[in-house]
Amino acid sequence: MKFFAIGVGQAGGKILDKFVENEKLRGSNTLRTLAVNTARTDLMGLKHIPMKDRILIGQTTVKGHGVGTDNKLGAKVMQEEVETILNAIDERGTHEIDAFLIIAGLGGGTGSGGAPVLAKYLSEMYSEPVYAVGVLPAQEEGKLYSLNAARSMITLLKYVDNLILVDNGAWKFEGLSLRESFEKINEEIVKRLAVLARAGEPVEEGLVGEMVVDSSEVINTLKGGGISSIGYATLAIEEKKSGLLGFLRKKKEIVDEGEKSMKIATLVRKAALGRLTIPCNIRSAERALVLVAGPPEHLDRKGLEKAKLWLEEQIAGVEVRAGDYPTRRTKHVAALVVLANVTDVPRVKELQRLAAEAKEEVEVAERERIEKTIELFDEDIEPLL
Ligand SMILES: Nc1nc2c(ncn2[C@@H]2O[C@H](COP(=O)(O)OP(=O)(O)OP(=O)(O)O)[C@@H](O)[C@H]2O)c(=O)[nH]1
Repeated sequence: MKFFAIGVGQAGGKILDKFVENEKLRGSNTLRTLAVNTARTDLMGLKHIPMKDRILIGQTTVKGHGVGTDNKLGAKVMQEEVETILNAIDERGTHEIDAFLIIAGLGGGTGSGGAPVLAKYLSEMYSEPVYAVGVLPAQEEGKLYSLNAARSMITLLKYVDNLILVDNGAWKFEGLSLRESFEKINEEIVKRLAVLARAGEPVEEGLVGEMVVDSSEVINTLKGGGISSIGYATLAIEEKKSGLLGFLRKKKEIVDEGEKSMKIATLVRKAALGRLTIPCNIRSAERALVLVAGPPEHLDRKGLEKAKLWLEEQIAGVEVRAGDYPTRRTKHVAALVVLANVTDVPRVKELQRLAAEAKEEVEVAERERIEKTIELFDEDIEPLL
């Protein structure tokens, strides 16, 4: 799956930077990238995205200092300079890409306001699907972040083919503050995106995928313009022993074929029922996609088929696609489960409620401020001008 990935704002840029690092380590160079921001320092802080792929917007308005959590300003700046970004995309070429992937934090200003504007233009101009990875603010970040995220989400859903959500609140690591958790959360997001990017990618020389998932199957899973959540689980692989112990283990492995298939099925189940990028009711998913990646001798077709049947029973719809990706560049077997177009997502509902409250409070405060300022100057004095 060849993505043209665009990170907007600080969170978007940092997640994309990690994604680029990860792909480099894998020796893959299929990812095309752009980091877009209104804050110069955020762009300078990136380590892996090439300098030529970093675009500073809004220089005349905010002078490289960011939009200060004002997502209406973020949207305005993007609207004014979207041509620059579209030209940059055009220069890099889109003929080989399978989809656009916009990554942004939805609680701030630049990403929250800019991502929907960019999604609108990309969806109008290109036939490739446009996906967004939207990071939701944690509750502790306050009502302004909730209002921003709610507004951004509702706008994004008008234009994207799918919105993959990640809830910072659900992912805060124990013993760490939210800020301290960012690095780890970003790693978790990238692990999932990296497996998704393997779909349809040619396998390493000498390896054959038993059940290949093509990029068109990812596209068919994600179509429809809904919200998706991703589950992920890994299993560490025991090192191979040589000598007599190795021989005995090899014999045991042959007997344990059934166990292998059970392991894969259990791993997929763990991914679907464990921590999702955004907690949701699995039974409300319209479709699902399972991807298992790992060394070929640890992959198992029967296990995958078993997992697929199980998942069909769990979700609301009947479409479950499943496949594997053999690779020797890992000491783990990883299972990815994409729950597509989920409709029972409590955090999204809660964000709407908090946003409505915040909107009401802002309006009341503004009315009171106007009335009280008028009262403050109610003596009959003429202004100078
Ligand atoms: N997961 C994750 N979330 C982040 C990270 N950095 C910021 N956030 C979240 O993203 C939201 C703020 O968005 P930012 O990306 O920092 O803001 P921005 O889009 O650059 O907009 P401005 O700073 O207002 O110009 C908050 O909800 C943060 O919790 C990160 O590295 N990882």
